Amino acid sequence: MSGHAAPIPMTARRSGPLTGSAEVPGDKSISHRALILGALSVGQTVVTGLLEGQDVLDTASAMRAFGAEVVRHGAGHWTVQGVGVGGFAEPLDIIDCGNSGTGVRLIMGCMATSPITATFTGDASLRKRPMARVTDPLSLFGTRAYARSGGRLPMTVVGAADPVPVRYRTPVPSAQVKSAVLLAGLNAPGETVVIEAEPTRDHSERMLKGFGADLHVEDTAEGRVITLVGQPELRAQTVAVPRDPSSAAFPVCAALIVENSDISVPGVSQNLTRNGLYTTLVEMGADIEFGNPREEGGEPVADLRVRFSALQGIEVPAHRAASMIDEFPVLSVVAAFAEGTTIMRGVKELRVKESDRIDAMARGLEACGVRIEEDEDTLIVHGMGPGGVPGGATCATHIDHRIAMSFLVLGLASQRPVTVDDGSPIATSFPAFEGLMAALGADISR
Ligand SMILES: O=C(O)C1=C[C@@H](OP(=O)(O)O)[C@@H](O)[C@H](O)C1
Ligand SMILES: C=C(OP(=O)(O)O)C(=O)O
Repeated sequence: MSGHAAPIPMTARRSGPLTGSAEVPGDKSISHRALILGALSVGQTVVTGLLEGQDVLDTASAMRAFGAEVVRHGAGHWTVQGVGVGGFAEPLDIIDCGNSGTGVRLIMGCMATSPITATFTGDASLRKRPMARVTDPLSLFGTRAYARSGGRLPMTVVGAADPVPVRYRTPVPSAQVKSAVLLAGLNAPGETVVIEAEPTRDHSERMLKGFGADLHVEDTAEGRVITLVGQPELRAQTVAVPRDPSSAAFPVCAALIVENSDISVPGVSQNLTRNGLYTTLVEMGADIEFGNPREEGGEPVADLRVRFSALQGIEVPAHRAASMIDEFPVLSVVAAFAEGTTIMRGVKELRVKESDRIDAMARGLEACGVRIEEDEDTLIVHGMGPGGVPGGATCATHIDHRIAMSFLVLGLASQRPVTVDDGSPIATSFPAFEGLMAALGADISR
């Protein structure tokens, strides 16, 4: 939803150790895709563990607007009666994707090769984000887009009546761009090919295969080559959504920096295209056990046990950035409590998320007494050691859930409390955040 409710300031304070079990919600990326692929399938898809954050609820509303029957039966339990590839109806009203880049970009992709027109908008954050990265490749299929200047929302997309398949090399490492092209390719005859220099999250590929698409992936000298044969009949599936490693990052990082903490976080996805934060934390000296590795919902998962740890700053290589792109804000908080310097390279995509996350983290960390350095593509945090961060500031969150949660995690371990000016965006990805953190013993108040 694009209307932004009244801001909700929130304050985090030091408390005793964090203990207990943190059952984080379903994966946001997989939840969007379960609804979208369900809508593009023939038959009834059943989803369990769906993330009921606002981003995903907005995608559910959009799928209804395109003609799918999307029904909630209970917590996380949803069904989608699909219309099949090429079966989308023209929406009668504007599609409002709220705060969600994933929602709007994937939905543009899946309507782009149908002979229908749709107008998209979003909240003040989404209306600032670049959409040409998606509409440029979609134009190769024959799709037309009429945007506000700078390729911003609101935007009207006119689907190609007679689409041609596309071969496209993504110019930025982005699973959203890759996925938009693959979803558009579903309704184009022949082979659509996407080449990505650096692999990004692969949920679309895994799930498209699971729904019966003819798709194969090859790692070559020019990068990862994904080939999809258009106009399949996708078949409805049962999707058990695994828990979100990006949401798990908040209790995990809090436990690492709040003295004497010891928590467990069960069933967290360990997909290699998503687990860069966990690799990085272990390299920093984090005490994390990865127990009971298994497969759930087509994804590798493990039960995590996380204890307060003495951490060392490290250099995070640029090639790892895509596998932890949403976790850099909270990593920069953890880095402030490490000994020594943490250098995060290859992070310029953070500048076009819900906010400019390099700038938002840099300004807030400075306000909390942490020394940082930044350039266009790099963030450097000078660690102050366990207990060494002064805090005592109010940090601006810029309608960005991850910035809000990151500074609240910081306030749980800093010398003085930390306030965020607006915690309401947390509901886009992690509505249970406050309750879950309180159950671990965290002191976060409104
Ligand atoms: O495809 C997805 O589900 C996502 C891809 C990433 O964005 P980019 O593709 O823009 O990097 C990520 O930041 C976002 O939270 C979810
Ligand atoms: C970048 C994010 O999401 P989106 O691009 O879907 O808005 C995020 O959840 O951190």
